[in-house]
Amino acid sequence: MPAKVYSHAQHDDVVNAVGKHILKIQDESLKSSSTFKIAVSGGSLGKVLKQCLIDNSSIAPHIQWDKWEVYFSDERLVPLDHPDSNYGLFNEMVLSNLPTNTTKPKVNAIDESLLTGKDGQIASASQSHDESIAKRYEASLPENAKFDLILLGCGPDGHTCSLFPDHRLLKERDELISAISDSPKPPPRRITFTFPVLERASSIAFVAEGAGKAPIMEKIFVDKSSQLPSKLVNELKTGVDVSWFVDDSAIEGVNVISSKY
Ligand SMILES: O=C(O)[C@H](O)[C@@H](O)[C@H](O)[C@H](O)COP(=O)(O)O
Repeated sequence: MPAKVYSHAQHDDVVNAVGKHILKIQDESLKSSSTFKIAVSGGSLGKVLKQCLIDNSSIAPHIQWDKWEVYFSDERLVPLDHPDSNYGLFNEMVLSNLPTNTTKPKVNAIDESLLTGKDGQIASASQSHDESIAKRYEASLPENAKFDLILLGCGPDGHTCSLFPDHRLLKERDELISAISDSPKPPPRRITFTFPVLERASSIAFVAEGAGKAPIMEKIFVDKSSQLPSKLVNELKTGVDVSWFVDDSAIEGVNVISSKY
């Protein structure tokens, strides 16, 4: 099924659309399961999540935090309170802003005790050590590694999760979570979902805003020969519902059909 693109002129309307989408999938998922399994990413998504799940008064009261199981589609191998940590971002933007009487969601972070030294990026950390962190995270994934919703960003190079253009991990089929030590974007050591996890999801939603995204949106949606990671997500053949939430400037001049959410 082709990826759907939802575009709005204003950032607040994009945020509202993302919130309504999350809520819709939460409610659908909880009809057949006692938990809502969601994975989040880093980048500007942290702020969007705060705005739609905490600050938006028509959405926030309907979020059933006590039923949420939160994972990270990729994580930098740094302590959880490091400025580069995706957990740290989610904690700062969302968890720390939950009203005090809220039962917190179950949040699955990397096993911080496996990070060596004060900073997980220290030189003595090795690929095999990083792989053990990936394996530990893989063991914590939901049954069959099946997510109700995976929220992704798209980098200016078309990367998503920590799956970068032309990287060997695009072809990884055996591991659900892989370690990467040569991320072109710092920090270099990370763990990431692989395509087998993305393929099993019920739904995936990208959030991409700003005029700076237009060139990569052109490559993803118009350039038929492109093999960019985000484009490969759009082309998954496993029935995943893929949506993009963008502002008008991100697709200005791009020949893509969009609608309002
Ligand atoms: O790990 C990273 O390098 C970033 O977190 C990255 O994956 C991010 O999601 C995209 O670059 C989109 O970033 P923006 O949402 O800020 O545009």
